[in-house]
Amino acid sequence: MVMLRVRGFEIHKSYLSLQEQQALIEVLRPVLKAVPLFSPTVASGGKMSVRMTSAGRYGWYSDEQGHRYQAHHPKGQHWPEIPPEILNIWRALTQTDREPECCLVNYYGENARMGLHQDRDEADFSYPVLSISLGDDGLYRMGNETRGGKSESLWLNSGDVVVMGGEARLKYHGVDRIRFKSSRLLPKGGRINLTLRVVT
Ligand SMILES: O=C(O)CCC(=O)C(=O)O
Ligand SMILES: [Fe+2]
Repeated sequence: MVMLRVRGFEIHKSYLSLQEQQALIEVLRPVLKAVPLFSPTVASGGKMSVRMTSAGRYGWYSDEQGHRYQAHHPKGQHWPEIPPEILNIWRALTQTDREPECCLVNYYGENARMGLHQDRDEADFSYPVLSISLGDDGLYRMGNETRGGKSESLWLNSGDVVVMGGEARLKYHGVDRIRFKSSRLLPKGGRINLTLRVVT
């Protein structure tokens, strides 16, 4: 376990053991059953290649009207609670007085990617964003507070945890591609990223 700091992003390499990674997949099963993954639409009308769902009081959602947090899955059900095993990682790695209100579950299939963006749908940027990588490797790109300029990329592997706080909180970031079937954690392959955020 080693912590790298790149542009203010804290990257905890191999933070979770294989056993802990497997335990997280198990606690995610009932979540995915209750609130199945869906493909959000972006304002321009296209579908995102990443499929997603959420746990917690609020879930991240996007459609032609734009992106925002909402209290319900698109099919109407409330989001399930964030499993305690996931909350424990937030408690261990962030020094904050709040619990996360959203655990976004991103699923990247073979050709999924996430373009460079800032996380700025939350009310208070003094709280960090924490993200957990599970399954296939993902090429993570870290940029600047404004679009453009130089960026640095790094492969995130299963069990890595990134904390985006302080100077990194509003920096552009994205996932250029995944190395499909590079991990055996998910029998059908793919990458899961869990992103924890204080929303209100
Ligand atoms: O998949 C990742 O590692 C990043 C996900 C992300 O940036 C987001 O959901 O806002
Ligand atoms: Fe993000």
